Amino acid sequence: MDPATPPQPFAEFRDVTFGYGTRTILDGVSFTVPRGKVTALMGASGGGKTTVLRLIGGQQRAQRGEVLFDGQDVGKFDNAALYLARRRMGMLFQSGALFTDMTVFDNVAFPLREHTQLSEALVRDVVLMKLDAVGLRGARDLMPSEVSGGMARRVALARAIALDPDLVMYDEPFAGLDPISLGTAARLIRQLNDTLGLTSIIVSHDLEETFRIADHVIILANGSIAAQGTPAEVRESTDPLVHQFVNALPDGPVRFHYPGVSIEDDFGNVEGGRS
Ligand SMILES: Nc1ncnc2c1ncn2[C@@H]1O[C@H](COP(=O)(O)OP(=O)(O)OP(=O)(O)O)[C@@H](O)[C@H]1O
Repeated sequence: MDPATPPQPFAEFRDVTFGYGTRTILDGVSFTVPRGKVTALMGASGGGKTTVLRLIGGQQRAQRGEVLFDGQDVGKFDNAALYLARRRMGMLFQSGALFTDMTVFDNVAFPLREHTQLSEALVRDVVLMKLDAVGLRGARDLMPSEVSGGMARRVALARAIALDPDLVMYDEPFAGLDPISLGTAARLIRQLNDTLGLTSIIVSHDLEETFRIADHVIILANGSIAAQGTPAEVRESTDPLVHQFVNALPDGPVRFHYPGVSIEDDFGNVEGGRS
């Protein structure tokens, strides 16, 4: 390949429209997920970030436009193609808790035993390698109830990479973690991306930590892309909505007050305004 030609994006949305029922969630959205990079998908709650992951995973299909996974339109996949594509994706959902009745080892072994014909000796080697990558080889025999929240997240991470995926999607990987565990998880996501040659997508509300490790940031708002670029480019965006978001301002295009009747209608005209 010509070194001047940027590699094909690993995933791409081309003019994608999607809604649940009559409610449009994504309205003509286009963006790229660069190959080999960490992409952060951010935006206000309910903006459709998890829906984007579900469209890439083929759990939902676009109503218009194309969702490309490694150059192929996920919307056109039959079940066999979808199965193969999903084998190339690791997913770590906030709710994707560990199986509580299995050891750490068996949790990581689970996808290998389900989806491969590997012998138990090979399963053991792969599990220990994955646990080593997240620093928990020594915790293999513990039960989930015996590990901290941060460790449990790392076990889930080892499980997400058990099948050597090309793409790992993290939905709120930092939720509920203390600052030290959060920093560890973030660095680990970055490090695994680089050492294993992955492409990573992180949905997160933790702006500082996410901007620190991301190469590419996409901000979704009101069904559209409000900004995309490097963390520095997004920080400098003059779009009022992006400005409100990256500076965590309570009021801006996204209103603090839920729409309703005016304050005068509720309380009458009070001298001196709101007080
Ligand atoms: N299966 C579904 N059926 C109907 N509506 C849904 C479904 N899943 C999600 N929604 C709605 O679609 C909107 C987008 O949801 P989504 O979970 O993608 O947003 P999000 O940006 O990930 O939100 P958050 O940051 O709060 O997790 C929300 O208003 C949600 O209530």
